Amino acid sequence: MNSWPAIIILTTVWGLMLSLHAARRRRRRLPPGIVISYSSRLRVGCLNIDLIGLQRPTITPPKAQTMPWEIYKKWSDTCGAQTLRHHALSFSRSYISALGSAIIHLIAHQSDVVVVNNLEAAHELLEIRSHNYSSRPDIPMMELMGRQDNVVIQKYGKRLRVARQMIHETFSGRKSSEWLPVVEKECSELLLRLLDDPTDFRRLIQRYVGSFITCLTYGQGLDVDYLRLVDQVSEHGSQAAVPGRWWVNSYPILKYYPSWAPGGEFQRWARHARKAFNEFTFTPFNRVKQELLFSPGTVPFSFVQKNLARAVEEGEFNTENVVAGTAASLYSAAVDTEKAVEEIRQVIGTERLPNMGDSGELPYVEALIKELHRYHPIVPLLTRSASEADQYQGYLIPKNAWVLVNIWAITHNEEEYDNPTQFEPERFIQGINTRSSPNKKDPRDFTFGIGRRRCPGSTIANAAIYLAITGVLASFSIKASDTKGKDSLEDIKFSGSTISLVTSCLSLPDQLSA
Ligand code: HEM
Repeated sequence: MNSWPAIIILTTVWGLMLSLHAARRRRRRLPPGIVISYSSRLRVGCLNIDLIGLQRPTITPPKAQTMPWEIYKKWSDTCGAQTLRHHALSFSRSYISALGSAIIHLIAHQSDVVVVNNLEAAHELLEIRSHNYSSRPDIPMMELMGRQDNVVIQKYGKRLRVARQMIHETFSGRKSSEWLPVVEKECSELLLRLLDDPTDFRRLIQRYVGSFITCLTYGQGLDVDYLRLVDQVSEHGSQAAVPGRWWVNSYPILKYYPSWAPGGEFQRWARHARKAFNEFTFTPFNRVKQELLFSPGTVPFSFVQKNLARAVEEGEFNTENVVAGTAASLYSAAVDTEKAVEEIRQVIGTERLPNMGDSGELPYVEALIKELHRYHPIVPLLTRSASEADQYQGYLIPKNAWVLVNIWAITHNEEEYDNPTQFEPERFIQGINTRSSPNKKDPRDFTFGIGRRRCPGSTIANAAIYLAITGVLASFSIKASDTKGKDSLEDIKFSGSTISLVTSCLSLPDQLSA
């Protein structure tokens, strides 16, 4: 049988498909990037990345673990298109369309991911075009756990605006006479507890943050049962956010998968987490509600007291669950981030604090705090989603793309901060070294976020950090452990999660001494 007609038809169809595909690519003009598929390991230049979880890359060499934000910066500016193209070619669905760029594009787990690597692009998208970049991506597991109303992960809309307004009105700098005494009191407690047992400083600092945030939210500190619940709920939150861990996050249809069917364990786990989360949200909330009903004049200041009383006064009873949900968001939003700052502070403090203590100059404290935020932003990647398809510098940002703003790349931009990998508070003090300038951008302008979703707790966070640092400096000297040798910033390890904490450091001080 003559097979030529079949071959000609096949070749024509194949050719047509290829040119259609190429035309689609050209039309889309996505930013430079690569397509990432499941279960693959990809080599890009020196990077050897485990792609099952974008957040868990490894690198060989150097020996240290490289974080995703570092890799994205490298993709954007160090590894040129040549390197990317070379490796991308061996990868069937990969492509690259232009030289290094402020924004790069990846496809991971079937989703478009656009990473924004410089301040100019971040400013343009998150501030000037904030109407399109103020939402967050869907995380179906959070919904299964009943956390869809958490302020941090909520889509942009009326409910979120009401919640942010409540936080802002309660905790703005203007209202500091209401909330500052609570933080000051908790800080004095911290110093007293540290005097009692300086060796336990890490747990005590965590307790400081947990305690002042619970007092500010519900008017009462942590009790043992609630502390246990808080630990449980935090752990569930971290588990839910592990990238690539839950199929339901990549295939939302699985939300409807029955819990009794094979593979339905995730539904049972989510149900258990939901129960703990409801208890965490409503136990303290209902207590304040009861107090307001039975003895309204005596209830101490708190976020719930203030906003619930106002809702009742104004007859807006349907805002009650916004108050409850927003209150529950404050703990997780505040504690993890603050804990990280404190941990970093302790680590860095083994090198720097004795100098500071000697000088006792407040501009140095200010510079130290700026440098802590710059050296390792606690939220290295802001997570947003594009509500509609958009164009940036001729590139398409697809609708619903995850938009990750690489804050770490911004705080490590060599043009703004010389030697960005060095910890140098002096860079923010004029005259201390030749490269310093008081005009260097304050990293807190972006480490607390950019645009409409910027952290509403930044005023409190800054006050709490400042009080704790100056309080500890004034009362203690911090020394590195003799046995562990010289301090080295290279020893510090950070976690690769959304909120990046210090995970280990060989040269952590053994203790504080009064
Ligand atoms: C050093 C401490 C802190 C840092 C570095 C920090 C940083 C951040 C960042 C980067 C975001 C995301 C912003 C964005 O997407 O643009 C955020 C959101 C948020 N933070 Fe903070 N935060 C800190 C402490 C606090 C505290 C103490 C509170 C509560 C009193 C708080 C409450 C929140 C809330 C509710 C959100 C969600 C806002 C939204 O999505 O609209 N944070 N924070």
